[in-house]
Amino acid sequence: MSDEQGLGREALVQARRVVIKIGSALLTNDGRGLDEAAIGGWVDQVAALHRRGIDVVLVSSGAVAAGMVRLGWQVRPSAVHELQAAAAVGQNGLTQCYEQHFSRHGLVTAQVLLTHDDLSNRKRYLNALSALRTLVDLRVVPVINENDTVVTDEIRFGDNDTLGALVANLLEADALIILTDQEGLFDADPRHDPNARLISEGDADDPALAAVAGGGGALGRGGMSTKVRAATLAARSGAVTAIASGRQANVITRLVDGETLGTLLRPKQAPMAARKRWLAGQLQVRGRLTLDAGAVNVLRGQASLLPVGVTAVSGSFVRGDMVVCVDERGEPVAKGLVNYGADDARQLLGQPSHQIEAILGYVEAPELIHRDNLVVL
Ligand SMILES: Nc1ncnc2c1ncn2[C@@H]1O[C@H](COP(=O)(O)OP(=O)(O)O)[C@@H](O)[C@H]1O
Ligand SMILES: N[C@@H](CCC(=O)OP(=O)(O)O)C(=O)O
Repeated sequence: MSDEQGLGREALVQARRVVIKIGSALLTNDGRGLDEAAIGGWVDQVAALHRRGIDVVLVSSGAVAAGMVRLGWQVRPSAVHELQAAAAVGQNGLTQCYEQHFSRHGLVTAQVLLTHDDLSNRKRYLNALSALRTLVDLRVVPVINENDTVVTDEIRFGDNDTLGALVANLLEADALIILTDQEGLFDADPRHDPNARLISEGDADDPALAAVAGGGGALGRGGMSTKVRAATLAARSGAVTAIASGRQANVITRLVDGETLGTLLRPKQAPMAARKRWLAGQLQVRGRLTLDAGAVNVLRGQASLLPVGVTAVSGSFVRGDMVVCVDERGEPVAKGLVNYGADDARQLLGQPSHQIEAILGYVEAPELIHRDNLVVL
């Protein structure tokens, strides 16, 4: 497949890493507490994917809605401090519920609460990335939600669709599956228009789709408009997005088996090209590493950059910043997110990785730039 061709449903079949977002409208059965039986059903499907060797990361809403029920509140509050309180109460039940169901399959879960800042601040971005990557490598199922208790208005994601897309970018997932209370994206809001028709497939950044996507119900908030926007964001790193009803039997396993269900929103570019462009376009370059000839060759062979191959460091950068790697003549070779700040990197010049702890007193990672965070130019 060429870089410019869109990816269709086969992208779901081939997916090795999937982010699944489950919305409030669905999880809470229209406000009647957490729908634990339904959660059990999705967990069974996630476990089935896991057994096939697919990495699954869940983004689950429901904390505010579950907390409202526990607190006896009928109406979703608008005051941030009340939303925070409800989320703190509800997140407990949500975590317990997932943990219980996953343990039936012998699977371990991890609760990960993120804020927008965690993904926009470079250092925290890299921290979130390495923690999540480690969890996934350990075959743990991360269950992510927004950290509602500490966020304030201006740093809220505002909806978990966006969070799902940012996590798909972060982990370079192949697919984002958004489960909601409708069969997919319709050409008008089916709650208000009985003649609305399901859109089976489209391009993630087609403005016509954004135009038909409306707002959400009382429990969820983003509606279809944030789902279509999430698909656009996910497409930046090459992920395909499926929007489908979580109430359809075996919806997750059927989607990854390639069945035509829900709405599929394709990225324009094949994943590798999109991911590289996304990473390269992310940030301003904050520093420069000069590599010896051996390190240049290793990088071109898609390996990580170790301190031993670096001969000079310039600029002032912190862990998580983008740096450019140049060869001995100063020609750019690669760009990547660096694991150590400039001062530490200077101390590590030419050193073997097993010396890092003796030199710095700690080890963040054995490599200066991990190959997953590296784009060869
Ligand atoms: N074009 C559309 N197609 C389908 N649903 C739509 C559309 N426009 C708006 N909606 C609304 O979006 C809602 C789903 O979004 P939301 O309530 O935020 O759920 P969730 O909690 O799953 O994110 C649907 O119930 C529907 O009323
Ligand atoms: N973090 C919030 C989720 C916000 C929300 O409702 O999102 P969504 O399900 O996308 O409409 C919660 O757990 O209640």
